[in-house]
Amino acid sequence: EEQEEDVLRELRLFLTNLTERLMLDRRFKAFTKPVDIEEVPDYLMVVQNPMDLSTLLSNIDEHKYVTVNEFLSDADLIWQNALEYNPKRDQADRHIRHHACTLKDTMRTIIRKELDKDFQRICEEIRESR
Ligand SMILES: Cc1noc(C)c1-c1cc(NS(=O)(=O)c2ccccc2)cc(C(=O)O)c1
Repeated sequence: EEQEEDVLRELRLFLTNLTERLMLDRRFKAFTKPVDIEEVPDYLMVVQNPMDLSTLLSNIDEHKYVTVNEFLSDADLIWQNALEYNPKRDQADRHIRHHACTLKDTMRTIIRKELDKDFQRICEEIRESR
């Protein structure tokens, strides 16, 4: 009902603000758009579920996420894919793995500090009721 739509609207605003802040961080530039398959031809042979920050924004606008955990399932793909595709000990792989780990920590820290636990519970109850 209307109250539920108010809650989900607030969740979309929080997730949009979080994602846009990550997109502005130059450490996460490589994660802002889908990996370019013309530049990285073997990418889809290694990574089954590509994800990036711009796709997260589109998913939010399409009302894909009813809970923070559903958002995190997709958002975690970004850094998990980067660790999987860039495992070598060389500087280039270490560089992108470091940014991937920073992305993971930054997302979770912002959520823990800025999202009310009771609000998250209300979103989960809406998901369970549908
Ligand atoms: C993400 C990701 N996962 O594996 C890799 C590898 C990356 C990744 C993706 C991008 N962006 S891109 O796919 O459009 C591109 C790749 C190669 C040349 C020019 C552009 C950039 C970088 C980077 O290190 O700058 C790394």
